Amino acid sequence: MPVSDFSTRPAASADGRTIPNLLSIAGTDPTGGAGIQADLKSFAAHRAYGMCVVTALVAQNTEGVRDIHLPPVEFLRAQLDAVSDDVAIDGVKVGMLGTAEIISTVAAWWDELTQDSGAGAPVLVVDPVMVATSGDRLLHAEAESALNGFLHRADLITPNVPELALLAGAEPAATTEELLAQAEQVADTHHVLVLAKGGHLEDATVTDTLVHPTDDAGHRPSYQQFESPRVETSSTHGTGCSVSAALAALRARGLSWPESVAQVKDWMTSSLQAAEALDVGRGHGPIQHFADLWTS
Ligand SMILES: Nc1ncnc2c1ncn2[C@@H]1O[C@H](COP(=O)(O)OP(=O)(O)OP(=O)(O)O)[C@@H](O)[C@H]1O
Ligand SMILES: Cc1ncc(CO)c(N)n1
Repeated sequence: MPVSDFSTRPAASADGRTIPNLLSIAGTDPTGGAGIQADLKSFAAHRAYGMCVVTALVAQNTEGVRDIHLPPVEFLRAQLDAVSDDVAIDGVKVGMLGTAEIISTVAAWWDELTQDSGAGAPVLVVDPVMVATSGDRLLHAEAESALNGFLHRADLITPNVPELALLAGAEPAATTEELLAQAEQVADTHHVLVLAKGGHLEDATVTDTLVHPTDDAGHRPSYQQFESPRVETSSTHGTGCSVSAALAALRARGLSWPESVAQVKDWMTSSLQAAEALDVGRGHGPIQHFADLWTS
């Protein structure tokens, strides 16, 4: 899909499905707040059928990461093939990849899946997961260049402040202006649409910005900024995972990127506000994915 395409894409219903099939390729969080577990809740909250392929088993909780187990990449490939040999996939969200070997396995599968599909390829949202909220690394440092080589496949990437800095080879941005300069650089390097997330800046308003790469004529479509009030809460574990999965689901349902981001921002605000009703763990707790559904 051309990154400058602001229009709606054909909804999954175009070929008979009213509920799109969404696949998360990511690591696990046994406490349910981040990774695969968050993605499945996020798909469900956005009226999509959720599926998942596990890249890494992560022994983590709301306080931090304890250990990581990586299944052999042959088994990763077997999981990917088991899904795509059987199910028509409308959207994919890629999260934690962990190593260069995992990245090349997912890339080879994706390239085979999409080689003849053109505009009919599934939506691909890549959340370039590198470091958890707790500060623990989720991508080997030596795999950063492999991740850079993967990004051009995406329709949208959703880096947070530290991830964008690593992708741009710069210090973490302290202001929205610095964040946007890094996002422009990354968008142009990989020719990909970037959602630069401002959750880690300290402003009272949290601003996420869609930054387009320059087109062949050297023109960059103007930014689209999405603001929401900062919710005062420590329950921010898995916000990034949940947002990227939600965006993949809404885009697969036929919304444009700006419509998808606007809707997801509103949902995230209510999910953060409703998180205080949960009592999960002693660290950074999860959001409440179903605040708008559980009305009684
Ligand atoms: N305190 C907050 N109040 C309102 N919105 C927030 C807050 N924190 C994050 N968000 C929103 O949540 C989304 C994720 O933002 P953030 O930059 O924190 O991602 P992240 O660091 O990748 O998340 P994760 O905690 O999963 O690593 C963005 O859409 C952001 O605007
Ligand atoms: C598996 C996994 N993916 C992403 C994050 C980032 O929130 C996390 N903590 N764990």
